[in-house]
Amino acid sequence: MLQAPVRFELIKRCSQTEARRGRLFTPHGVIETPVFMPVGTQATVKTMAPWELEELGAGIILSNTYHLHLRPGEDVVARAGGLHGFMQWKGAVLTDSGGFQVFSLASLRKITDEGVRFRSHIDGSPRFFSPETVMAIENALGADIIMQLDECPPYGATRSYLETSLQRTLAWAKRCKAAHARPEDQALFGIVQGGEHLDLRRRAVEELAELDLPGYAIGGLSVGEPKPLMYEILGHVAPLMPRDKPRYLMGVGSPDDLLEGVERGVDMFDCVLPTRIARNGTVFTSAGKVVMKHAKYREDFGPIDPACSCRVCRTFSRAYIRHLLKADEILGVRLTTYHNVHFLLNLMREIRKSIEEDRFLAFKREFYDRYGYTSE
Ligand SMILES: CNc1nc2cc3c(=O)[nH]c(N)nc3c(CCN)c2[nH]1
Ligand SMILES: [Zn+2]
Repeated sequence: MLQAPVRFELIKRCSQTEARRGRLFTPHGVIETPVFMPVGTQATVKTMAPWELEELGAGIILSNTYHLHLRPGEDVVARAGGLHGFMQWKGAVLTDSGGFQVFSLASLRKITDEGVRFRSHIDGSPRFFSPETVMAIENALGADIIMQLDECPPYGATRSYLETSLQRTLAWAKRCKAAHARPEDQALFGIVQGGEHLDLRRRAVEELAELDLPGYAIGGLSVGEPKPLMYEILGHVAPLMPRDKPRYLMGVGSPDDLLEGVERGVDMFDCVLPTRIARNGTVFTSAGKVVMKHAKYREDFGPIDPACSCRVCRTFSRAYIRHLLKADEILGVRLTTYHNVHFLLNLMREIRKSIEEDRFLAFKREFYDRYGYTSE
């Protein structure tokens, strides 16, 4: 059996919840879990240089197969030394497989058991993703963790649609495993689908577990469903997943989602939220979100967050950052992004520490009291 490229080690379990503290050994470093993964869709976490991500302690970032296949093309990235060489990023990388992006970005999509036909959102050129073509792209991009091609059904899909879609995604998982050319240095993760039907989710977990993959994701969530429903599904599905393998909740999330996900046994998260809201001037703070362009910060010479230790909060005032944002100065969104990424990475550090000291629930309550439990 090939030495798995990614190995997961459970360090400590919370005595009151499903929360767990782990360690993910990858070819590009050890990732402490639970972990938040900043999203770098087009081989860059928008506005941030790799050394800034490094100084913030980011261990792993995401990139997207769909986008990089369309531009610049996986052949260019491969010749640059894969994503790590192209981006000059020393940490780990995870690539999503493109299924989700095809449905959120491409046009004229047609999905069959064979794969999904679509037209590029950039130039309208006809494209085709199948488990085999996606594995070839992800093998060329060279990420440490690669996702199977899956279908993320829309929220509210009928049960019969969900059943058909799940069968397809499970068949695609097997085809991805068979087509994966670099299992010795790229870990293929399966994706659990099934909507809000726990019997379908259970079937997905059982069939994927038989493939003995190095890790598993929970897909099909954070697609518009009410948060309580997401949390309920999570509460049932995460504990069903192999205990000794990492559990990755795709596309999540805001501070409260991270806490609720950790409580239910999730180890890995990714979300565009911190970088996306930063670009329109909204920042996370320990007392809740702050809209920096608001007039009330015009002469506020304090930091974004007095409780934040990041370099932005130690250097600049809200008044200055508000001015930059109002004046459309690029430094403005760089500073809000830097702070927001620090905020989530720091939250995960505090969560990991609270699990180590077996006081996760107390930490969560303290965080909500200051943050004000609000939906994101
Ligand atoms: C923002 N909400 C969200 N839900 C997702 C579900 C899937 C999902 O079910 N499958 C895949 N492959 N990706 C997903 C993503 C993209 C994660 N970067 C999701 N994002
Ligand atoms: Zn800060």
